[in-house]
Amino acid sequence: MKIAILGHGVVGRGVDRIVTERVEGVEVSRILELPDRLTDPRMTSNFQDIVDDPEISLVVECMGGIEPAHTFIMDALSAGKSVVTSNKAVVAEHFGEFVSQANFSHAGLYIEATCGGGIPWIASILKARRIDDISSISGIMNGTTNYIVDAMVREGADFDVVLAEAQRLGYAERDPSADIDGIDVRNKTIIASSVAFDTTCTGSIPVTGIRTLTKADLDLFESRGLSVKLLGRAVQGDGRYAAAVEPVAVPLRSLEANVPSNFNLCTLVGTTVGELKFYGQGAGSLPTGNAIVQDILDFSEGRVPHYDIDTPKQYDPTLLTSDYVIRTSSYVEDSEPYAEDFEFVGGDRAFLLRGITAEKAHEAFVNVLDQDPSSFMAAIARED
Ligand SMILES: NC(=O)C1=CN([C@@H]2O[C@H](COP(=O)(O)OP(=O)(O)OC[C@H]3O[C@@H](n4cnc5c(N)ncnc54)[C@H](OP(=O)(O)O)[C@@H]3O)[C@@H](O)[C@H]2O)C=CC1
Ligand SMILES: N[C@@H](CC=O)C(=O)O
Repeated sequence: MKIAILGHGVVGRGVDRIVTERVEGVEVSRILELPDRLTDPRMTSNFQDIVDDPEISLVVECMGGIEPAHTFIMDALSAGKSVVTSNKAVVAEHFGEFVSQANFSHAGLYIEATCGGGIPWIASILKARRIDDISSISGIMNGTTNYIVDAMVREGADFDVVLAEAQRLGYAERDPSADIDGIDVRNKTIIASSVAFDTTCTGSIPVTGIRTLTKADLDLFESRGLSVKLLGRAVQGDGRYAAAVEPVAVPLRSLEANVPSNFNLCTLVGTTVGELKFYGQGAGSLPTGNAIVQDILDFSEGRVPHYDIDTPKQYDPTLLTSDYVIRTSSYVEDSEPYAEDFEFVGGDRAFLLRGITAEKAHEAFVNVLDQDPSSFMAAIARED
């Protein structure tokens, strides 16, 4: 079987290596790269060479970005070629369009590598859905930010230094603000919850990242038995759903608090299975390459994933409420003190907002950031 890879970067090279070294019967016959990067005889900078090649039945997109990835995926599907992609940004924005075109063309759309790196997270959601309704999905779904927080907690490392290391290791997005501002987790949360809830989830959800997290914030939460993790969360019930991405203060003894390095931990709750957790490397060349090669093998064995994402469901932010802590030098309306005994450098104080939606918390935090751009906010996880 001949396949093409679009983009020979961190992920594309991982796929090429795994296929070449470990998979018989699959050949990477063409690679799309930019004109100044044609370093291998299989490479072309003309996508038409790939889409017009009748021997290529599967296109693996790992260029990233929205365009031209969106156009290339649509063109490949329209030409009856199946597509595997690791590009969560383009899938989060165009999931419904890709699914319709894939169904129309009798082609397969494979998206395992868009969420959770090497973890079979989408496959597990699809499997759980065969029996159960899924009431929630949540988790640590970004390797870069987990790597940063883990190094800050364990070594007191400086945010910018660890971010640079995550970039060097190939974990971070091309623009790492997508990681630290929560956009990457938003994309993964939209994709995973759309698959879990049988609907096309909206992209307009509250998103707060960890850009302003400091060691003092981590120390404050640790003194109260908590650690901070960037979580994507989505819940549904009675034809409605809500989702949010935000730093969450989780109990130190929880599994989430103990996830190290670039690892992810994804959780679903199903009607009969209850809580299920999936753990593994969430970023990196070979773990992500592995997820893509699993998709390639599914395609070669005739397994085509089926996504039901057409059920109309209403977005209802009241389904997702928490207590929130905001650390700032500014004033937070309708709040109470959280940590009068804790001394922050620069006279910051920590305020508690009780039982509000993620949407309201995000609104309050945006106002606070206007006054003090170094402010930080985290939800406090409910103890089960
Ligand atoms: N890195 C990771 O751990 C993971 C990444 N992903 C996703 O996988 C995708 C790829 O990520 P990653 O490999 O890290 O990114 P890289 O930037 O390392 O690789 C992208 C490659 O695609 C090439 N490229 C970009 N645009 C074009 C184009 N128009 N035509 C031809 N080639 C192009 C780039 O060339 P050039 O460098 O010259 O611009 C580069 O070689 C992204 O969507 C990312 O979100 C998903 C899971 C994990
Ligand atoms: N930048 C992403 C890459 C994988 O999706 C991450 O750090 O998780």
